[in-house]
Amino acid sequence: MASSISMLNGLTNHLVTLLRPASHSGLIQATRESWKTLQRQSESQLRESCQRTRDRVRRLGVDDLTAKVDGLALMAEALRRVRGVSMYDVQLHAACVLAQGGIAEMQTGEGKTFSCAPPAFLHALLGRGVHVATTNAYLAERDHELLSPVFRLLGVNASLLPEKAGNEEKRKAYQCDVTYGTGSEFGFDYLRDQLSLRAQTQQKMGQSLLSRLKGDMEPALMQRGLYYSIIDEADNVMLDDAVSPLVLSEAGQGEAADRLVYHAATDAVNHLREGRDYTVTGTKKTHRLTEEGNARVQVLGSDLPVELFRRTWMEYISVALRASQMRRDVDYIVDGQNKVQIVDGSTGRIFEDRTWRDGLHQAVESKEGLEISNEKGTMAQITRQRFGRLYQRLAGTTGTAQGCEREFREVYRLSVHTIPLRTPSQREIWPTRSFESQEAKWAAIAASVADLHATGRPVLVGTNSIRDSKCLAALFQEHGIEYQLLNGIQDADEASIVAAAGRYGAVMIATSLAGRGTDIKLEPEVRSLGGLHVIVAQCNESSRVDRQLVGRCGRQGDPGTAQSFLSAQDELLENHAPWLSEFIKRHTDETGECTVDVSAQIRRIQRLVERNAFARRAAMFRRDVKNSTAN
Ligand SMILES: Nc1ncnc2c1ncn2[C@@H]1O[C@H](COP(=O)(O)OP(=O)(O)OP(=O)(O)O)[C@@H](O)[C@H]1O
Repeated sequence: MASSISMLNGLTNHLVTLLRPASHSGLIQATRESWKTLQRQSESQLRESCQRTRDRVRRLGVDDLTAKVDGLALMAEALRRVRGVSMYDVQLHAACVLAQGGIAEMQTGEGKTFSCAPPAFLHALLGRGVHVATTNAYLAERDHELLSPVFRLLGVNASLLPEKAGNEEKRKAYQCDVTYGTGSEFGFDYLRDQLSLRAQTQQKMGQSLLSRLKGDMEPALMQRGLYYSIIDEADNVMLDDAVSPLVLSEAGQGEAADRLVYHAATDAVNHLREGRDYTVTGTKKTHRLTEEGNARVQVLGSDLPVELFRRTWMEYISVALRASQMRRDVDYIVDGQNKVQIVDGSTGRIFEDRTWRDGLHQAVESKEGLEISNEKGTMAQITRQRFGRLYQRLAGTTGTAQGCEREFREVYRLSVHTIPLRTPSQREIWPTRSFESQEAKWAAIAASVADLHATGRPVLVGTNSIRDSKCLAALFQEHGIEYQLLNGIQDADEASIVAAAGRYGAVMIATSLAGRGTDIKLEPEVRSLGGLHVIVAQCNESSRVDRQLVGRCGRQGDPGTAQSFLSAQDELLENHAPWLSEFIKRHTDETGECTVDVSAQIRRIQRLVERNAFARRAAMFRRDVKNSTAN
């Protein structure tokens, strides 16, 4: 037994010297050789190899080449034994990039989930805790369930970070070698720990000293520090979500004392007319009251008891105007308990427990005729960019990093490495179809789904709002097409709906919920029919959202097709390119379909919008860094 282990070490050392695996290809080759040796080992020999690698990592660090090669190979072998998968070279390549801290861009469906495991294992050997973050709780739970038995074989424990749990339960999760969770939750727990620390330092020195002398423990923090994090769906977690900071609010109980003022402001805004009383400008839809509008709202607010006001009357008017533009079932929903819940624009998920700030949430409640909740106060906040940079080593993977290289480099100090495709893709992209109106577009989508459905091919239709998903669902019902709906407001189990989406004859309508990270498995007979067909029911502001949705088909060399549908009334065009809307309307046939291919223009508009979004995120990050150094 001992000879096999020392043989492993001897061989790896030799290979490391021979191959000088500074390059990824050298490292992949050395990992493969080490892995071959491990395949001959018994379970107890494997455990001994683990112990040797652990010792080496603790002595020489994770960047020692022999430790790295053996660490990655051990996980590859555990995956083979527990999950029956043999890691491909492209996955080992991604694992090498992640191990040294970088962004591995690996096409959708190429197997990023398994690629994250070897670098997580290698860093876990140091005993300082590894965080594997992803975009939502469903994916975190799925990955934890899939990989924790694999880690266990190698003597490493993995946990799932519970979202609605007490500090003790969370602390236990962080005590494990590897912790799976959502990117946001890791950040919120960091803020919670910062609050505990702040409270601790605010205690009078004498009091603290006395407590220590008495042997009282200081309040324990949940996290063990921020050592190494691998972020799956990195562009979503690190870029899209980074448009808003992580904010920890104190709970506001009961009804707001200034509810009458909110109601009055909603009433006042209902009396205003766009153009006469206010104008709406820019893509961010900023409202500006005209002189006439200003005079009108001043009169409407003059009778209110001044002691009720928490802010000026004009500020109440301003949030009421913004609330009037927010869309139910797009920007928010009203749930079964008559609560306003925010919808995450980029994933279609419902943000439970989150509220808009500065009175906007209350203004939306007033607009919907609901009870006005008490405003929550901000206790701590941090931008996701600054939080990410607090990790000693950060790595990420995604299928859609292209176009974001500069942001990853400048904000997170990470370079993007493109991993080649394992086998040529069989995915076919059909020409984009554009229409003069939403109605014409919906009708064409329904007709296309009906045709494909008749052949038995499964179809996934991705919309970008709950409202659109409901609208399509109603249309499918009219056409007698059986469908599954996945839009975040139904109670059905997400995993089982997704699992059924690749079956013969399945039709699924989903918001961006199913557009990222979800693995749709095909039934064998579906392959010969051409695989899954994906319909992108509008062009999103970010082309990455479209690409992720398209990436649900044609995975792992499977056949698959995808097609985008857009209308002159889509938000992207109305907000950013009204000239293109007009162009489409002028070039339609009798069915309302545009006869000119506008996909190149769409791509250009998306690039422009993405550049503007980057500029906004960069400005927010700079402000946060400035404030944090000033404090
Ligand atoms: N080495 C392998 N051998 C066999 N099957 C594999 C291997 N690696 C991954 N797979 C399978 O390929 C499919 C896609 O994997 P996975 O969901 O990890 O891809 P992904 O790159 O994360 O996709 P996305 O970009 O959509 O998140 C899964 O069904 C997975 O089980």
